[in-house]
Amino acid sequence: MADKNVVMEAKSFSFFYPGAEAPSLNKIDLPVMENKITAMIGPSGCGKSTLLRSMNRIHDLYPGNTYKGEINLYKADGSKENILKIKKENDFIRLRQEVGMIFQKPTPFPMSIFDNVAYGLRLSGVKNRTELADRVEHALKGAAIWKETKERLGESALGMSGGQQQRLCIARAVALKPRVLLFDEPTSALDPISTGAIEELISELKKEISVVIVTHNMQQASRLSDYTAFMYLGELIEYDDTEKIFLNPGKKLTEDYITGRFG
Ligand SMILES: Nc1ncnc2c1ncn2[C@@H]1O[C@H](COP(=O)(O)OP(=O)(O)OP(=O)(O)O)[C@@H](O)[C@H]1O
Repeated sequence: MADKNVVMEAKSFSFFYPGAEAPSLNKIDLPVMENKITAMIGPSGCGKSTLLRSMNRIHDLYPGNTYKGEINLYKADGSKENILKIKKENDFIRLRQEVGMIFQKPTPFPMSIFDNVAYGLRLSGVKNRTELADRVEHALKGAAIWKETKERLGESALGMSGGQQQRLCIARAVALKPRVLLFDEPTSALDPISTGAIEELISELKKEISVVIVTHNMQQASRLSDYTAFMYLGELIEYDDTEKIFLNPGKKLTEDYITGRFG
């Protein structure tokens, strides 16, 4: 059994896109610590998104990929599930409730603000109207967007600003009470003020949720994360406390990257 502070863990995980000769990820070992923020950094094409997407099997939406190794999700009772073994539709739905994903561009559904958040709840079997309304309110509060939305819950989510839409997407994920939330460059399409609000929100979320974030923004990784993984050409070069990675990296490649010598 893993250390009880580990909530997810990639073990010797390799990933091949169809037709590719070399793996896009080569034997990655990476823990995700509970109630902490783990940042994944590295130059374009090093495999950050592929690894992130593998953590809730989003990559399965594109057929033909192959992979080896394990990605384990540890349960509260200490048991573990290798999520790479999941095959049944219901288990995928459960996995994506437990391990949610926020994308670079906000992806609100073309429906009301309320229904955006209620969508996943209904899918997971919540039918009672009072319970739905309570959980939608709680999630919108949790994503720090309740004040802006409480008078307009019936309006289309598409009328919101980009930053508001991103917080709505976070509320939609939070409503399902995930254990892990995966963020794929969640602020790269946002202005600095919205970016600050999302960063603050992510810091708050870690009280209840473990977070993995892919970012190209070195300041964001150093401000926000507790642990940082530096990847290069499909390899995990270095993983450590964020402070160590940024102040005293163990590998020259890491140092060259964070000091902007390549990237
Ligand atoms: N659908 C795909 N089919 C084939 N190869 C792919 C596919 N998606 C990504 N790759 C390749 O896999 C490798 C890793 O890509 P990935 O998108 O995970 O990197 P990344 O570090 O997230 O990059 P970026 O920072 O630019 O988003 C790259 O060599 C890329 O060209």
